[in-house]
Amino acid sequence: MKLQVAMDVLTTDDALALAGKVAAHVDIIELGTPLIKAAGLSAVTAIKSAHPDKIVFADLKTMDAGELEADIAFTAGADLVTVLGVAGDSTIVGAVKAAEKHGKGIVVDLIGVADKSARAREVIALGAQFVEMHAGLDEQAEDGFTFQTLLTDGSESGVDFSVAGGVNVSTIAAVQAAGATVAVAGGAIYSATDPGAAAAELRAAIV
Ligand SMILES: O=C([C@H](O)CO)[C@H](O)[C@H](O)COP(=O)(O)O
Repeated sequence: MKLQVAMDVLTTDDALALAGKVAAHVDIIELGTPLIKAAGLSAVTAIKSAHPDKIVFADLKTMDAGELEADIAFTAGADLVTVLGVAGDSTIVGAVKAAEKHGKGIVVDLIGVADKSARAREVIALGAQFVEMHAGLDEQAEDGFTFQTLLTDGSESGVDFSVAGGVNVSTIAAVQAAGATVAVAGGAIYSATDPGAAAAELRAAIV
């Protein structure tokens, strides 16, 4: 299982500083949606230039103009770009077309999708590289949120999936046991006093 850091910081300088501390312990470096909205796709270029050996993940959460948005992110240096699972199939197909042009990949983020395992199978058939079983920051704060649902949906999907939203040292073993190919950790790393040590601890928990 790969480890992905989600960088929900707001400036390119902060992202470069965080990536510098954690890169040695992670496989994938994600620029979170708030970072891309605040700093622009030049932040993607800066991270890829600083860490050319890492998989750089641009969390665009595209909902429309799939081919155009994915194309500009790949051109900026992204290796993986997210499209929302609630988007229409034509948006996902367009993004996959851009990924094929660049020799890169599309990840479909299933945030907000009611039947995540069924939609996962549909979008993989459309050409997505893998899906993200994702509970966003707002959903995690809602009453009744259960992390376990993400793991059950992933296992039942039968396709390659990542898990995002609440991954930490207490939950990462269950993420791996559920069969995830990628564990995504945001706050557990960037909010830690020592983000490098936090990333190393998560890495050590993967068997
Ligand atoms: O993708 C995310 C969110 O939509 C804001 O961009 C988070 O990075 C992702 O949910 C990680 O969450 P935590 O690990 O719980 O911080």
